[in-house]
Amino acid sequence: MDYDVLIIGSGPAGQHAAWQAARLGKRTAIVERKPRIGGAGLQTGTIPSKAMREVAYLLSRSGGMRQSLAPDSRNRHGLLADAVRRKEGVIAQQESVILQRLLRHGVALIPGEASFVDAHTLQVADAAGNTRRISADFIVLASGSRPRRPADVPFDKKTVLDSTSILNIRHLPDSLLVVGGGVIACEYVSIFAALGVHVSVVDSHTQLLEYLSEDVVGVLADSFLGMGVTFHMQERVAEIRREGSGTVTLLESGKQIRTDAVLYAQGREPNSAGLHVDKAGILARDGWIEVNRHYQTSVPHIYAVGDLIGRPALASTGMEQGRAAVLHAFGGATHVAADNLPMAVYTIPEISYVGRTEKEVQLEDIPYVVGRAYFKDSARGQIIGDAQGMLKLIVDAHNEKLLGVHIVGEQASELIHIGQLVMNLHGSVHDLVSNVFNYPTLAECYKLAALDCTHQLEQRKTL
Ligand SMILES: Cc1cc2nc3c(=O)[nH]c(=O)nc-3n(C[C@H](O)[C@H](O)[C@H](O)COP(=O)(O)OP(=O)(O)OC[C@H]3O[C@@H](n4cnc5c(N)ncnc54)[C@H](O)[C@@H]3O)c2cc1C
Ligand SMILES: NC(=O)c1ccc[n+]([C@@H]2O[C@H](COP(=O)([O-])OP(=O)(O)OC[C@H]3O[C@@H](n4cnc5c(N)ncnc54)[C@H](O)[C@@H]3O)[C@@H](O)[C@H]2O)c1
Repeated sequence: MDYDVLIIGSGPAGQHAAWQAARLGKRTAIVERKPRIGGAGLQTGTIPSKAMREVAYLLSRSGGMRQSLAPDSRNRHGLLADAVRRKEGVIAQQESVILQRLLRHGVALIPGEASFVDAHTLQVADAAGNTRRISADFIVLASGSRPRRPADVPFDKKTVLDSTSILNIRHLPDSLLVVGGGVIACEYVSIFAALGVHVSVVDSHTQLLEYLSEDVVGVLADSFLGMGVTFHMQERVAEIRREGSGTVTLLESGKQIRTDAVLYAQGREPNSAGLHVDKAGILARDGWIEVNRHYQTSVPHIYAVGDLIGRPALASTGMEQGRAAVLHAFGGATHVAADNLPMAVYTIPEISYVGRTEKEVQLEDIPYVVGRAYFKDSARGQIIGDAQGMLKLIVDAHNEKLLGVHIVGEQASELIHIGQLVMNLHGSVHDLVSNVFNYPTLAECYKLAALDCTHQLEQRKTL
C-alpha cells in the first residue's frame, strides 16, 4: 500500500484526520481537487463569512449602520472592499498555518480529484489531465458539501448568488433578497444589513432559525428590524428571474420583490458524486454517506466525516469526527465522543446554544425551570452597551442539572463554553451560583440566571 491512510478533502475534517494520523506516526496523504487547501471551512464558508462579519460588526458597534451609511454609497463600497481585504488576509494567514502544520508533520498533499477504483485504491486526476492510482490501508472521506443550487434558479455569480459566489462580489448591491431563514441566511442578512444594504428575507417558516427558542430569535429579529430588514415569513418562492440589471422574485402568494441581487441559501448538497463510492461498495442516501458511531462506512476500513455525513455539518464537529475516525482506525487512545455539542450563529448579535430547547424538554415531559439574566442588568453589559443580550438556563427541576443554555448577545459564542463544560462535567445550577466570576463580566450573567433558577426551585419545594 502507498499510505497507511489516504484522506479525501482538505477541509477542517480532512485536516484534523491527517494531523491526528501523522501524530500517530502513520504514512498520511490528503488529496485535494481545488488549487487552495482548506475547503468550505477556510475558502468559502466559515472563515470568509466570519472575517467579513467582523467588518460589519465593528461598523454596527461604532453606531454607524444605516443612519450614517445609507446615504453615502461611496462609503459603503469602501466598506465592502475592507471586508474583502480582511477576508483575503485571514484566509492567506490561516492557509499558511494549516500548510505548515501538515507539512511539519510529514503529511503529503496530493493535488487532484479522487475517485474510487476499488475499496483500497483511488484514482487521482489533476488539473493538467494526469492520472495516478494511490492505495491505502485506511481511507477517510472528507469531501464536504456545496450550496444546494436547484436547476430552476438562474445563478449567475453576479445577481443571483449562493453562499460561495457572494464572497466574490465586488460591488455592494443597494438591495438584496435573502431566500432562506437558516444559519447561512441569517449570517449574511446581518453582514449586508450592517453594511447599509436594504435586505429582505423570504422564508417558509413562522420564525427565522425555526429550531431555536422564540425569545432568543426574537432578539435577533428585533435587531434585524432595527437595521431596516424586511421579512416575508411563511412565504415560498415560486420563481426567481434576472431582469435588466437586477432580479425579480415571485412568491407563491403572488407578491413580487424587485432587488438588485438575490442570495439563495436553502441548504447544502454532499460532494460525493465524483467519488464513485459504489465502486467501493459504500452505502449512501441521496449522496450523504452513511456511517456508524465510529464514522465507519458500510466498508469498515473506509471512514467518512464532516459535512459529507450530514448534520450537524459544522467545522467544529467535522474536526473532531476526523480525529475520532483516525483514532478508531488505528486502535489508538479510545475516543470519547463529546456530549453537548455547541452551536454558534455569528449574526449581529450572536446566538449560541448547547443542549435542549424548552420545546424539546416539554416533548420529553421533563419538569424544568428557566432562569434568565439580561445583559443590561449586568455592569459589563451596561459598559459595552448591549441592551438586548440575554442568557437563559434551562434546568431539570428534579436533579437541578442544566438541560440547556441559550445566549443571544455580545460574545455569545465564547460564553457558551462555560455552560457546556458545566453540562459535560455533570455540574448543577448550584455550581454556577457558588462560582466566583470576574467582575464586571458578561460571564457573571451565568450566576444571575442560576440565582433566578434556584429561587424558582426553592419556590417549587415549598408548594
Ligand atoms: C457560509 C458558511 C458559514 C459557515 N460558518 C461556520 C461556522 O461559523 N462555524 C462552523 O463550525 N461551521 C461553519 N460552517 C460549516 C463549515 O464550513 C463546514 O461544516 C466545514 O467546512 C465542513 O468541513 P469538511 O472538511 O467536511 O468539508 P469542506 O470544508 O467542504 O472541505 C471538503 C474539501 O474536499 C475537497 N473535495 C471534494 N471532493 C473531492 C474529491 N473527489 N477529490 C479531492 N478533493 C475533493 C473540496 O474541494 C474541499 O476542499 C459554515 C459553512 C458555510 C457555507
Ligand atoms: N455559524 C455556523 O456554525 C454556521 C454558519 C453557516 C453555516 N453553517 C452550516 O452550514 C450548513 C448549511 O447552512 P444552511 O443555512 O444552508 O442550513 P440550515 O439548515 O440552517 O438552513 C437551511 C434553510 O433552507 C431550508 N431548506 C433546506 N433544504 C431545503 C429544500 N430542499 N427546499 C426548501 N427549503 C430548504 C431549510 O428549511 C432552512 O430554512 C448548516 O449545516 C450549518 O450548520 C454553520
